[in-house]
Amino acid sequence: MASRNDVATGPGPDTAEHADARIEISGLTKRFLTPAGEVFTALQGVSFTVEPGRFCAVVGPTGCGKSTTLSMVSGLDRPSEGSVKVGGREVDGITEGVSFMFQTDALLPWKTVLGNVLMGPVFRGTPKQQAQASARDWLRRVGLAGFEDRYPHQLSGGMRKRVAMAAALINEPKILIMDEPFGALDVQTKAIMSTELLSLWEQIRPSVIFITHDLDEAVALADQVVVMTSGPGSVKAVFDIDLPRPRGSVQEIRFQPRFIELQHRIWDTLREEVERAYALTAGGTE
Ligand SMILES: Nc1ncnc2c1ncn2[C@@H]1O[C@H](COP(=O)(O)OP(=O)(O)OP(=O)(O)O)[C@@H](O)[C@H]1O
Repeated sequence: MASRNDVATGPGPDTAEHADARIEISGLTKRFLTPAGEVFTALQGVSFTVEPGRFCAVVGPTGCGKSTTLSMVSGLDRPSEGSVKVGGREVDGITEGVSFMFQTDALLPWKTVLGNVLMGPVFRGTPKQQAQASARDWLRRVGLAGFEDRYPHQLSGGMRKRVAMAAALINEPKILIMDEPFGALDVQTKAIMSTELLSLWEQIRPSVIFITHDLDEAVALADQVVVMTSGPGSVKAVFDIDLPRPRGSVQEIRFQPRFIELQHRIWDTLREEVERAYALTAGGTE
């Protein structure tokens, strides 16, 4: 059986071997009880599928339920109705083979860079020496060779993201869940990190769900962009992004005529929802 490093580089290697990385979200509805005891519907009937090895970006107005959707894909929370299936099996707890990256760094401040990156393999029972070699290799891949002994507070924001990326990818996850991972970075660092993410993703090809508020970032990275409605969140449209891969520099893709065309089409769909959400939170009427 091929290792995950042998995965083909074309989009969506949809073979039986990779079927365990298919994410099927069907009729997902989530209700919360507010502190006042009222039922609040955050998500209503969300359905979309991420085929194995595909990169799916989710965009939508603030508060539409993007993070809530992710918490159910990862098994951290349970749906009120509907289901999430990974590889055909309903998610009912923390899912094996899933790695995460969030806007805030999930690095342990008391561990070195190397210590942070090798935690995943050690946790999964890899012998320490092997885990260290693998962590050093991943730190080299993310451009941090020579920084193994630093602590997170001694790194820049971009470098901490690189450590987080190495820590997420060293596990060679079948699914990578990312919630605005580069949201706190300056524009230039964000573009560099996005390009690096794409090139690393192309080596491992996990199925990705990537939440962002940045539509340019969504189009530049993804094979499909899911547009959500304002709350309660549902799927308004799914766009296929047919820009060729490998995409190369995220900065340069933005000048391609096809990129601009797709960006405009998706923004036409998204704008109405963003305006509606803004009107609601600003106390206006629909
Ligand atoms: N545990 C909870 N209890 C009550 N309401 C919640 C809870 N978690 C989330 N919500 C509500 O559900 C809605 C969706 O929240 P969520 O964080 O998923 O949105 P989002 O699209 O990720 O937002 P943003 O883009 O601002 O990060 C919000 O109105 C939020 O207040």
